[in-house]
Order: sequence, then structure tokens, then C-alpha cells
Amino acid sequence: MPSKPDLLSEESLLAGTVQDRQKAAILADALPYLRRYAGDTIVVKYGGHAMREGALAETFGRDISLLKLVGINPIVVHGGGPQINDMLAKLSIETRFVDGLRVTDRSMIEVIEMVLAGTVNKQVADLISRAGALAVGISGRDGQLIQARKLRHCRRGGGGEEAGEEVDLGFVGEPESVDPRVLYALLGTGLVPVVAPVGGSAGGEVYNINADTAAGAIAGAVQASRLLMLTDVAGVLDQDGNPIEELTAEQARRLISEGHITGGMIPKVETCIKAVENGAKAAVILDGRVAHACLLELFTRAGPGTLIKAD
Ligand SMILES: Nc1ncnc2c1ncn2[C@@H]1O[C@H](COP(=O)(O)OP(=O)(O)O)[C@@H](O)[C@H]1O
Ligand SMILES: CC(=O)N[C@@H](CCC(=O)OP(=O)(O)O)C(=O)O
Repeated sequence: MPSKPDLLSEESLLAGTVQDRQKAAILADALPYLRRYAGDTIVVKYGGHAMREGALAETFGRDISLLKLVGINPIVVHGGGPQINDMLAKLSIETRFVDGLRVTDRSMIEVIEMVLAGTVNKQVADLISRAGALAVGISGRDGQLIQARKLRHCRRGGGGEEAGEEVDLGFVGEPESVDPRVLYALLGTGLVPVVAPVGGSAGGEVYNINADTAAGAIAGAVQASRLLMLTDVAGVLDQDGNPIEELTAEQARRLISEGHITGGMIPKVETCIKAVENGAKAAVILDGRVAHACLLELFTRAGPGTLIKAD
């Protein structure tokens, strides 16, 4: 009978410590997942709340770099709601939201573009580049990536407001079309595109687009196999505040219409529903407060959050 290896023998120390071997085993276990996603395009929406945590932000940059370096093509679309709030407060400009969308007047759109396509976009690209994969920050206006039009929004109701009434949200846009050529150009040279959710119209107007909506439109245009939405909650929460592991599109729609999903979670869930109905294999609302949320989602059986699937 072969004898058990002596972990402290000179020979086994040379072959690596127990921890080293565990690491090697974990990497080997990831092989089926690496094969499953090799060459796939994955769109990751990185929310403004999730990016506020310094150490987690570094981890996010490293995870995206790792995905790229193992042969997956991540495209990052970022938000920046809290960062816009801070800048508007510094400038003493009041801000308000209707159904999770920021009412955007002419004086605000310039500030919003500066924050999203300037500071935040460069920070996110830098986080990834410093971790090893080169990232390039662009906005939806570069290469006419996102052609936008004014969003016509009908109020959802609740909070004493009447549902169905049309509200003017100013320079809030919706993607009319997406031209992914600039993304393919970046992906084709081994770079990670990082996109700020600002769009332009044929007439030269600039539109503020909810980052979840922008991520969904981009995921559709590049036929991404997965859409991961990183936020600062444990996923979609039920009436008792417990995270829901899985929802069908129909169940998710019902939670919105019954008022259990509100505010910034509405565009997130609506985007996921659209993505799976347009052929994405899965869309997930992930808890960005959990370290390595993207790796857990892609390389283990289930990540921390809510998976939304077609009916
Ligand atoms: N049912 C729900 N489950 C989880 N979060 C919800 C729900 N309804 C409303 N929300 C709100 O949605 C927020 C997430 O959206 P948002 O603030 O836009 O995040 P992000 O900046 O990551 O895009 C949560 O912090 C929470 O306040
Ligand atoms: C129209 C609209 O609401 N646009 C958003 C764009 C940023 C965003 O979506 O950021 P998060 O992902 O961090 O929420 C805004 O002005 O806050």
C-alpha cells in the first residue's frame, strides 16, 4: 500500500505547501467554467454605490482584469449616481428622481457628463488597468456608440402620485440604437472597454441615460452571454427584506407592478427582464459588497444575488 505523503518532508515542501496545493486545486476546479465562458462577451454594470468601497473597488478591478486575462471579454458599463449627487450638492443644484430616474435640466447635463465621462470613467478604467488588463474609458458619445432620444416617461404611481401621467424628465435619454464598432475595435486589440452612460442624438443633444438601461442596450447589441449588475444590496429583496435567489421575468414584472420593487431597483430589474427576453442566457443582480462577486457568479455554482431568467 502506498504510504501517505509526509507533508513536512523535504520533497513535499519542494512541491509546495498545503495552501499552494489548495490554490492549484481551486484553479483546476475552475477549468470547466473557464471553458464554458472562453471567448464570451460579458457585460458588467458597475453601480455608483458599489464603487464607493475603496478595498472592494480594487478587488473589482482585479476581477475584471482576471476575466480578461483568462480569455473572457468583459465590457464594463458604470454608473455614478452618488458621485453626481455630491457634485450637484457642491454646486448647490437641487436634484430629484422620478421612478429611479434623475430629472435632468440643461444646467445639470453638463455637470453629469463631466462626472460620468470624466472623473468616474477614468477612475474605473484605471482600477482595471492597474490590475493588469489594459482598459480604455469612453462614453456612449464616442464612436456614436449610443444614439439616444428623449425618454418619454409615464409615472408609475405610488407615494400619492397618479400612475400613468407623463412626466418631463428633461435631458434623460433612452438608447435608440447602439453601434458596437468602437467596442469591437477595443476588444479586437485586447483592451477592456469601460463605458459611461451618456448618449448623443443626431441633432447634437447630450442625454443622461440610466446606467442599467445603457448596460442592457450594450449587452443586447454585442449579444453578451451574461449581464451582471453589481449594486449595494443583497439582490432583489422580498417584502420581508430577504434576498430572492431566482425570479422568472413574469415574477419580476409582478414585483414591480405590486410596488415591492421601487426606486433604482426598477431600471435594474427591467433591464434584466429585457436582456433575458432578448436571448442573454442569464442576467444577475449581484451584491457588489461581497468580495469577488463576479468571480463567484461566473466560476462557482451561484453568486451572491438574484438571477433573472426567461419565463
Ligand atoms: N425590492 C428591492 N430589493 C432591493 N433593493 C431595492 C428594492 N426596492 C428598492 N430598492 C432600492 O434600490 C437600490 C439599488 O438601486 P441604485 O441605488 O440605483 O443602485 P446602483 O447605484 O447600484 O445602480 C437599493 O439600494 C434599494 O434602496
Ligand atoms: C437618468 C438617470 O437617472 N441617470 C443616472 C446615471 C448614473 C447612474 O445610473 O448611476 P447608478 O448606476 O450609480 O445609479 C443618474 O443621473 O444618476
